[in-house]
Amino acid sequence: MPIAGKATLTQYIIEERRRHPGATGALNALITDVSLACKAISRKVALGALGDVLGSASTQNVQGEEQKTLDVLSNDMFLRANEWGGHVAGMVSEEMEEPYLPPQQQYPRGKYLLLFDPLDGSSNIDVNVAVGSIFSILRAPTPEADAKPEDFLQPGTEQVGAGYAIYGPSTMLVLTLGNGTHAFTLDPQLGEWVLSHPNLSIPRQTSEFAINASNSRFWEPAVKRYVDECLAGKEGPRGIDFNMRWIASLVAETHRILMRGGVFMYPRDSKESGRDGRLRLLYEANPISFLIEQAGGMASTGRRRLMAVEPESIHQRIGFVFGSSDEVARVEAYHSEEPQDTYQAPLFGKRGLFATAA
Ligand SMILES: O=P(O)(O)OC[C@H]1O[C@](O)(COP(=O)(O)O)[C@@H](O)[C@@H]1O
Ligand SMILES: [Mg+2]
Ligand SMILES: [Mg+2]
Repeated sequence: MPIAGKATLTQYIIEERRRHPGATGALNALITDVSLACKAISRKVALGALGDVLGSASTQNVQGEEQKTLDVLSNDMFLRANEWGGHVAGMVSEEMEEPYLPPQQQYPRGKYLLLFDPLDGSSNIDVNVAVGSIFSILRAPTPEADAKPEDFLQPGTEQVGAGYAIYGPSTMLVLTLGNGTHAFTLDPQLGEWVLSHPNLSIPRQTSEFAINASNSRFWEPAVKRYVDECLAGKEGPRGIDFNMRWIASLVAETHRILMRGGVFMYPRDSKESGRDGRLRLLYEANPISFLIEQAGGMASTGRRRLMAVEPESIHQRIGFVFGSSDEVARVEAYHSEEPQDTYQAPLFGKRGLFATAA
């Protein structure tokens, strides 16, 4: 029975499957498993201090970042919810150095690869700001066999599905299977995801941008030019006033842009040696790009389509600019106008390994 005339997630994915007569139902089952993990994480996040889950786990992930207790718990929930169904040939997580292969004796191998950031924006957990989980689904090159690390190195254009859950005032799941971007709100009483925002559409134009301005001294000239012009407002070359937001939670920023437009930038910069951006290509930038493009927006490295990038390693980072298409195109245009040699690769930058005293 539809709830208040709206479809549930289960009904939506069954309808989607009808469009693919050869489909076995494995993708639907995988999405159900992912959405179960998200429900479980949502319960933990909602309990906050009462759930004894805040604070640090006193460990570091592969990227040298401090792991929060909830990072570790959420990772475990994703692994447990998605291994038993037998729909994955392997998983990649922000919190694990190597791909995870479910124990062979217990669980069969499936035909999909699941890549995820189990808890995004974790610096916000202790201050009770919206956090989320992000996931990307690829086809396993060798179905029903152990996934190899290189199997995960597919460009974003190969994704069959992507989405995120946001744990905010309400819990929502935002999903694309390549046929539009749709948002489902969790009815906590029924435990059902209800299709509350079908066919999201990002306006082409916006006057709202999001960037961590504390990094401005490390930006490339094109990014600096773009932001300076926004800040100049009505009196500047753009002739309009801009608003600015920075939540420091990629999922929350994406959600705002899907709901009302805007542009988000975490560009390549020269802040840290050997780091080509802050966000991770395979389980942050690619799935968000798929959702944004399916909602009519643009997602870019700052220079070119992000989903066309051929990945080199599973935890690779990348510059990321996405949102309302007119603004993203403008950032790309500013980069293309720059002489090629203006970018100081982090290795040789002011704070880089081989920095020279100026
Ligand atoms: O600390 P900064 O520079 O504001 O960066 C914030 C960014 O880092 C992230 O928190 C990275 O994600 P994780 O919390 O999963 O490591 C993004 O959600 C957010 O956009
Ligand atoms: Mg993240
Ligand atoms: Mg994370």
